[in-house]
Amino acid sequence: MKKEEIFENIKGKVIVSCQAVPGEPLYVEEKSIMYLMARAAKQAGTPAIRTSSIRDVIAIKEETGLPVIGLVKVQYEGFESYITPTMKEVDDLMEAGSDIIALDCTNQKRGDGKTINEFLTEVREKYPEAVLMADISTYEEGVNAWKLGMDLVGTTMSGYTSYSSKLDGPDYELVRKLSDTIDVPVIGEGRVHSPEQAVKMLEAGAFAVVVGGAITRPLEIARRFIRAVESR
Ligand SMILES: CC(=O)N[C@H](C=O)[C@@H](O)[C@H](O)[C@H](O)COP(=O)(O)O
Repeated sequence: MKKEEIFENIKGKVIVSCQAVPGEPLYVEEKSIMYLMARAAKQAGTPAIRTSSIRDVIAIKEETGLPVIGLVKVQYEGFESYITPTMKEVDDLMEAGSDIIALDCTNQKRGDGKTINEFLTEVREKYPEAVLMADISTYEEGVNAWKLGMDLVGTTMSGYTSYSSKLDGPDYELVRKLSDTIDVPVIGEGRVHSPEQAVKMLEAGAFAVVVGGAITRPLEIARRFIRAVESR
């Protein structure tokens, strides 16, 4: 699907993130089962799915036919960034047919000696037509990613780098500041746990909202209920 068409489809909507990495209850070694989560999300009306790993990108595209925001989570030695950190993951995602590729655009340490700007420039040169989503943790990183030609900027990493603010809920302020400054879609992502918070993200200026754990991570959901009851 073309970039403009995807943007039109996701505008003002909730994109469901369906992810399970090794160690999580819904990660099954033998085969991807996340396509079932994506099936539910599609039936509920989501216009796109965000997912991690090549096998889930393939399985979810096959199941839903929806555009997919793909990423690969991998932790290399010397790297703090773990979302699509090197060209290898970008290559694999391109080959798998990922409609949008999400990649870490933070200033965290990269073990290959490259700056984030060098890496993003290389990716853009190699794939001029790719639709790239920058996962950032601060306003400065978002503006930088936009200047480097990223097509969408998501607040994914806010709260997950050592230097970004640690909030319990969504980072509305970051969405507000970024959407006031940059002219590409700002995706409100991270710790959106209720429908009301999703609405607030859009009101803060988000072009679309990504909701993950609150829909597709049963351990996280169950824990929230159990802790609330236990701390009465
Ligand atoms: C920080 C990081 O690694 N975030 C990942 C990025 O893809 C996912 O684990 C999150 O589920 C996703 O960002 C959606 O956020 P939430 O699950 O809070 O709705």
